Amino acid sequence: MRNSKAANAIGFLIARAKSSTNNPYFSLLLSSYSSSRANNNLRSLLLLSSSSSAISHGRFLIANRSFCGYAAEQFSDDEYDDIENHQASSSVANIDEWKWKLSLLLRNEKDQEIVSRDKRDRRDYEQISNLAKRMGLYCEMYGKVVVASKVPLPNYRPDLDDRRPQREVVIPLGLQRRVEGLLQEHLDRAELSSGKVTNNMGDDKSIDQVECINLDDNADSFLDQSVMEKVLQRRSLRMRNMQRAWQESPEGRKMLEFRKSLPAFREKDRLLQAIAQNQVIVISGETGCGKTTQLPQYVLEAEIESGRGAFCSIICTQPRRISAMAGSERGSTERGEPLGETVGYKVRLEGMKGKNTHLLFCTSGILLRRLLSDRNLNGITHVFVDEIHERGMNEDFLLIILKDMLPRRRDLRLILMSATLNAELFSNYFEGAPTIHIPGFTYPVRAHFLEDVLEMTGYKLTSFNQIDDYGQEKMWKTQKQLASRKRKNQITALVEDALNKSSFENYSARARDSLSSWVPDCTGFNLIEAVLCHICRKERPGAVLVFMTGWEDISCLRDQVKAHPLLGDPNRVLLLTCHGSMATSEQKLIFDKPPPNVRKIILATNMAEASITINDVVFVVDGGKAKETTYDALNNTPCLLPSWISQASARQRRGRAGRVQPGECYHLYPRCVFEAFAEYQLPELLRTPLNSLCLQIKSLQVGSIGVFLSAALQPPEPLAVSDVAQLICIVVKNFYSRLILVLCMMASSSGNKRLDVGFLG
Ligand SMILES: Nc1ncnc2c1ncn2[C@@H]1O[C@H](COP(=O)(O)OP(=O)(O)OP(=O)(O)O)[C@@H](O)[C@H]1O
Repeated sequence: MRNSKAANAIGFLIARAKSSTNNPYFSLLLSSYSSSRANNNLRSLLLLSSSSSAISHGRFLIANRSFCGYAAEQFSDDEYDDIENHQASSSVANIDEWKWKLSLLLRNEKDQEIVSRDKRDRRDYEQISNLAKRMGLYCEMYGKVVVASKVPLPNYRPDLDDRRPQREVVIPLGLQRRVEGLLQEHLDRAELSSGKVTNNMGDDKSIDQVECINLDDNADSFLDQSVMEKVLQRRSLRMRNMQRAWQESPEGRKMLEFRKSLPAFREKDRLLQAIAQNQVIVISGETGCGKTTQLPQYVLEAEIESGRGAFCSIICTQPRRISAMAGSERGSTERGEPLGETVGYKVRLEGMKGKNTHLLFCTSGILLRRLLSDRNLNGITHVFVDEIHERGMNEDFLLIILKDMLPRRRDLRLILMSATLNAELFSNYFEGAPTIHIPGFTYPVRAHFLEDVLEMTGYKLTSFNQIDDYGQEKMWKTQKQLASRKRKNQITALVEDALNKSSFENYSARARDSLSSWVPDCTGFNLIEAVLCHICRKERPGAVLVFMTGWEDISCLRDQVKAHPLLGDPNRVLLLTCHGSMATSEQKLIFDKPPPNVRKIILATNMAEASITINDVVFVVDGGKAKETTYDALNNTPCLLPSWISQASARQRRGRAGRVQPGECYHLYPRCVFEAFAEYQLPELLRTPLNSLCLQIKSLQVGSIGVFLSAALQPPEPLAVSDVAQLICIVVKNFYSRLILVLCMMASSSGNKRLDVGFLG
């Protein structure tokens, strides 16, 4: 058995190495080889193996990719010779015997060539060569060795050249480790590109592919596992000592005291136990209870404490860049380490992480991209998907791919988290995954709705002071607001309905009068300005976070506020903005402390809605709207329009206060309107026009669009998907065939044959 394996493989045996046991370097005796047999399998790649046993016996093999499973086995010189010899030991005296051998070769699908080492002269060779040619074979003589082959042969075969000088290559240990790492990476990638194994939609794996996985598993053994394990154990011990030292230091103790006061701490043991016992768990907990910053840390600390720190690798995804960065910064502060040590982050085009990073915060998009090239998330032990209620496209795609991966990675733990989620929906999606709720708030936040705000501030709403002034340049926007009052859309009708049902009996006549003039379609710059003035004049110190719909609203309100005598005074107010298109360094300014006696006011979009703690924020002003991708049926295009948010979003906005101290939230819409909001936002998958959605999936290269989407938590209508998917396939095909045609025409007109052949190939 072993010999037959060796026979398959030996053609690729291109190096034998000898190591010195008392020398850290390994001597490699490299001999190059290029076999026509090797050409049989062009996807082959050279693999430098260094299994622990190979190292200890001082031998290395460089083998064919299809042979890598056996590469760790060692072949004696006798075995090598046996294999070579068994193929040819004939005499030309008996040309019939050659005829028979060559016809056998032709019929044998497995073998590609015959190597005859019987010493022959030129005349023998010519006879055999003529015979081979007549039979449609190729023949070549290398020294005294004759080779007959099904494929054309090179002029020189170093493997058959006995006089060939051998070069000694000494590889330093460090370089050898790097090579091992690169090879492992290459093998992982090769596995992914090898076909259906990468198809996450549960397609059957062919025998070939199963073999490929096994081979790669064996390739793992190339790494010197025992040495690696010792290194990691030593690192784990160091991590434990450092963790203990920090926890026992005065600052560490203070931090630990604070962390213990968070609601999540009371559930720590239950959570860790659930994570240990289940592959998937769904966690809900009020805003600020410690999901983002504490739960991944609990797992990390537990692993470090049990001496497995260096073996664990945790990923925590966030829907936005700013929350990934804020989460990691808080995590590293709580561990008393610089950012990028044990805790790091990775967002698009930016990151802070090192080789000792074991807890990585990243955006959902980053994990999605990694999953596309590393379907098994090799090396990752825990994945936390935070703010899962947002149901952005990336998050839903992530869930589809992760769900598909779980059976292949039984050891991986998946934890889904959110303040307000439909736990049952997620639990059912993951075959009844257990759900855990973390009760309790960090600090109370008082909610004031429009009726309370009007009563409190005495502000009077009229039909004129609600028109938002977008300035001369965007006069049309101001006028559009007037026009839109005549047109009632579904939401205004819903809001009016809610308003009609509410009597507001307990409010003053002035407030009731104001409410009757409230225009739900406007953003209400003047109302926001009045609320900000009220806070600055009458309320306790603390920063204010205002939620707006987009950059246009933010910049117009900023201009208006800057012109205000109180709010525009830089000695009293520090006005900041935060928007998705701003540079990360600018976004981060919102976390900075203002000068003493200066109130910080932040105008932000919903990007500041989840997972961040701006620790001086006491007041939140919620305009109740956000820009959302919707479908413009008239123009048949997707568009971003301001829409009412969901109750879940409103709670998240409120939850930006009350994290470090008690807070107040001013919702600039009546309570009855809040109650009429949808509980959760419609998933982006169902809001996005199907053609855009299908194109997105096509660009991910995850196989059939229909199959992929059908695995979603809430899939779109399958019939509609298949129609659009078919259309896209035709369009893409047509596009490519036209592109090929154009390129061929260009190539032939320029006489460049290589381009057209190469491209078509
Ligand atoms: N940068 C920070 N400075 C001070 N305290 C912080 C900071 N970040 C977090 N905290 C504290 O940690 C608590 C937990 O924060 P964390 O972000 O983990 O909450 P969460 O449960 O994920 O909430 P949400 O779902 O609203 O993001 C906060 O309530 C706050 O008290």
